[in-house]
Amino acid sequence: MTEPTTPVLVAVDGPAGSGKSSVSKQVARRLGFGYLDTGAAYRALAWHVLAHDADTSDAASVLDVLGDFDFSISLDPDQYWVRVGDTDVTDAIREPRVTDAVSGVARVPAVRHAATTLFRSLVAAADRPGVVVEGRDITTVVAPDAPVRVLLTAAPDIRAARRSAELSGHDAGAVADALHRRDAADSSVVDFLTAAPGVQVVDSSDLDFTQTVDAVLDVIAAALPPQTGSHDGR
Ligand SMILES: Nc1ncnc2c1ncn2[C@@H]1O[C@H](COP(=O)(O)OP(=O)(O)OP(=O)(O)O)[C@@H](O)[C@H]1O
Ligand SMILES: Nc1ccn([C@@H]2O[C@H](COP(=O)(O)O)[C@@H](O)[C@H]2O)c(=O)n1
Repeated sequence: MTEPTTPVLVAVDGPAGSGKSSVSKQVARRLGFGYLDTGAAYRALAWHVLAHDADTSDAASVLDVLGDFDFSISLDPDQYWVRVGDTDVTDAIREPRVTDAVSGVARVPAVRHAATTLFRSLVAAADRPGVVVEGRDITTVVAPDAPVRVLLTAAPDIRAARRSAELSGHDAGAVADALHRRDAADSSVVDFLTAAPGVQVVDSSDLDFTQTVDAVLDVIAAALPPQTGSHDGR
């Protein structure tokens, strides 16, 4: 009988719109790994605080509702969902009102501590050979000892243009302002704009989506033994 092994953790950080979610999800598919969207947990908590009509910028109000925050998330990159209690919030947590509020809840130290513990336990319980975990502090706080750590970047104007292309009907300038405002708020709490020692930078400014996925897979292939995962070679 073989002992169950701890899943390999691939840590991916980066600023808003750098491609963390889309690229990490595709990398996970290609390797047969799980995919953990840590931003979804902070977004779901912001949604939960708003559902209580509480103030997301007030730490005491956030902590008041943290006690009954019943969060669950799928690690299957092909069946992605996020729930709070019985409510599916997969789409709701992407609404601008949640995006605008999320940095407020993410700056509360007790929230970050609880989130870090949750992320580590989700990875440990995953039924896959590895998990691609993406966020802002994965390479530095959640999994500083991960065998693969990547900072995924792209020039600010390119990230804003990609986000704007997703949000048809929204003013491009306002979308860019919101994205840069969120980066400024978030980077005052954790540094995801510069690579920590040992973290590999993948700059996708001049890469298309497929090239970016391949660049991350190359970093993983260089760091992990070849039998890890089921890289389909596409
Ligand atoms: N290399 C690339 N070339 C072109 N478009 C890309 C590339 N990488 C990602 N994209 C697109 O950019 C957009 C933003 O990507 P994504 O949502 O994955 O970013 P993110 O870093 O997870 O953002 P956020 O932190 O705001 O959730 C998506 O439409 C995605 O398809
Ligand atoms: N490790 C993380 C991940 C996310 N955050 C906060 O959540 C927000 C939403 O993240 P997305 O990746 O879904 O855009 C983000 O703006 C941060 O406030 C975090 O603090 N740490």
